[in-house]
Amino acid sequence: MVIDDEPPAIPHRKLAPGKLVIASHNEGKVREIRALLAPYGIEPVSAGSLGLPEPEETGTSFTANAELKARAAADLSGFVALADDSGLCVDALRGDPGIYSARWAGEAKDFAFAMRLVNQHVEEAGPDAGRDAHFVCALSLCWPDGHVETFEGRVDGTLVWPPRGDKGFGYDPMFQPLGHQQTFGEMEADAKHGMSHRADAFRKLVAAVF
Ligand SMILES: O=P(O)(O)OP(=O)(O)OP(=O)(O)OC[C@H]1O[C@@H](n2cnc3c(O)ncnc32)[C@H](O)[C@@H]1O
Ligand SMILES: [Mg+2]
Repeated sequence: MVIDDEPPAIPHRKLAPGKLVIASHNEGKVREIRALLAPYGIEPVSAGSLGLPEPEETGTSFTANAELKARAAADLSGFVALADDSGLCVDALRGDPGIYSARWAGEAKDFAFAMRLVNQHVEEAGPDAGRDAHFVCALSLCWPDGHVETFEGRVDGTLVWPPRGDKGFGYDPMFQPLGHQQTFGEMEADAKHGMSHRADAFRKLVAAVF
């Protein structure tokens, strides 16, 4: 008898065509997620257009926050929901702003201010601390029955100062991905989608559920 030590594979839930709620209130993210979903024949609707509230992000990890946002939107809408929790992690700041990336921009969502704050802290950390950083993105899909699947992506890069470019959103103008001369703020959307943390997570999601 052959004994198979491999645990049985857990069958992944396949995503059927139909409505899907993008559980984000960030216009920039919603735009990028729509573009990533475009080839797959599903109808994305945003949480904002359904009037869904923004849940409080009480998790202590990207995954926990993505799952909490997806769960809230699936519960309230009755559709499959896709949430994104993401952020900029700076080595010199031991991973900050990380899951607090949105909060560093304050109530006014002022990312010019948030970028200055990040740069100021990096300069205070001194030249030896370096300017390495990465973006992380956790994408969670939640079905109305509560089943959740989460996928994490990452892109490594360097922080530049002053910020460059007015494309993208958030911290894009100060983030230059490794091996490239342009910041995410200077790149066309398609170029960012070829290498971003969000695209990396999305590739894993596609492999599992499409
Ligand atoms: O929670 P939702 O409603 O999705 O929207 P949010 O803006 O609050 O999103 P997060 O809680 O995930 O916070 C992540 C922040 O990190 C920043 N961020 C994430 N992905 C980014 C990207 O691709 N480019 C630039 N900044 C990004 C951006 O400023 C976000 O506000
Ligand atoms: Mg948020």
